[in-house]
Amino acid sequence: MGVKGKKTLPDVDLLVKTFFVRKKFRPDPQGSSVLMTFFAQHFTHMFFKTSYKTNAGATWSGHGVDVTSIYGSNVSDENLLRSFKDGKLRMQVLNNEEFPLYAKDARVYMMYPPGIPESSQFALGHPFFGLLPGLFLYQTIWMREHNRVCDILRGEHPDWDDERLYQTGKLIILGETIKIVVEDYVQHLASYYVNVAFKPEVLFGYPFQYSNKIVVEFNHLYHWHPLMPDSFNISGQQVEMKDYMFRSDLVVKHGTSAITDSLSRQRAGHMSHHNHGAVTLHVLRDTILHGRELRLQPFNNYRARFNLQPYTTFQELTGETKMAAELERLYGDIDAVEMYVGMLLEKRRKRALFGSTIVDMGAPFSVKGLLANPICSPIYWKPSTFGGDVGFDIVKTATLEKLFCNNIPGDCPLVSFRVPEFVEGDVDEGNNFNFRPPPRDEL
Ligand code: HEM
Repeated sequence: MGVKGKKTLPDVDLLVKTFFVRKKFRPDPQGSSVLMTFFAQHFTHMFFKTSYKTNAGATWSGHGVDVTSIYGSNVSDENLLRSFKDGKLRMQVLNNEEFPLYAKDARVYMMYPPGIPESSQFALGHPFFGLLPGLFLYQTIWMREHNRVCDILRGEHPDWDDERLYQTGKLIILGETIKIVVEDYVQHLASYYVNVAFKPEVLFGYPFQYSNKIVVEFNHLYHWHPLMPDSFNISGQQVEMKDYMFRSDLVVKHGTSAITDSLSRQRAGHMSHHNHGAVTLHVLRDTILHGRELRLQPFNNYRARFNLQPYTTFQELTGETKMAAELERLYGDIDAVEMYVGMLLEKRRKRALFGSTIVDMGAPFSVKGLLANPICSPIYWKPSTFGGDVGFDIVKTATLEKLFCNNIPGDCPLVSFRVPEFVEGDVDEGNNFNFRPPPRDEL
């Protein structure tokens, strides 16, 4: 910065207004569902934890996949969520289903704005997770899974005490998380024709550091707020964002089955320009400003650092001419475009949710973070870590669908990171992002 382009960076509000405000919802051309969106948010908030009050570069993260988003980020919070019986977490029955406790009954630190009724305030693993019912859904399902696993472990080891059951159950949940992230979530994001497999053994015998760091660039590139729609489908009824926020009680009222099914059938937004809904515009603005405060390198420098060809023209970056001309007017030089701005304006890579920079910068951070977890190391990747073959098998066979189906009463709903009606190319990206009519033989 300061070497190429204009002497001052573009006004942030002008950038937001020109390139990012959503005028019309632009659906994800890869058919991602909102169940996937909430998975992304729930999973990544266990390690993206900026201490905004300290500064935009400070973090309270443990720098890896540590399931703190489920159990709480310190022993004191964990203890408040534990029952101290049979290794299980404390749950309550509401509307014939098990849910986390109300915040008033397990006083972990939660961030609820004033005026939220007690019946919508729950005690969750992350202070922010009361924000959206989709996050509450994941928290509920994972807590039920922990307790289900503890029952299995107790059957295998009747002599084990609460502490041993709890800690082993937690390790199994950690293993299941990584398995599901690799084989369901990364598989979905990558859209590879081949199946991605979670096999820690492939690294055994090679020098590899089983430790991880979450860098701030990874955090910024994961600001995927355009994935969020403006309203949410609940069994066919649309609930506006403003009536959905801080409404965990909607999951209790409609039930985990109906909410899971509805989120699986609703299309997420395209992670791109002109697609930030009203409630996340301020986050976008902050992200750009934080990038400046931290003096992040320009977009093209990151491309070079990650062995990608830097763009030579604005048109090459955006794949069109209108925004390219605007960008050129504001930045003056392609090498001056900021990292996050460039990522959102970059043309989409074929069969991908994003442009190539998010994919090629994000993938190595993700793979390292997942495989460098201590449970993947030769010392821990064995049955005894997970309470024997039965526990190890739960980890090795975990899937997103099983996670939900094993923990939702009655028939299993649709559990999918992709909406069922998706067909390749069903969004007309060249024409205002309208859905294309189905091919004639399907009419
Ligand atoms: C309507 C939905 C959402 C709202 C209202 C929301 C709101 C926020 C807010 C208020 C912050 C703190 C930013 C700041 O203070 O500057 C934040 C941070 C963040 N959000 Fe979202 N968010 C939403 C959805 C998502 C989704 C779907 C993702 C995808 C993964 C995501 C990823 C992130 C990340 C990575 C951070 C940084 C967290 C940290 O470092 O502490 N958000 N979001």
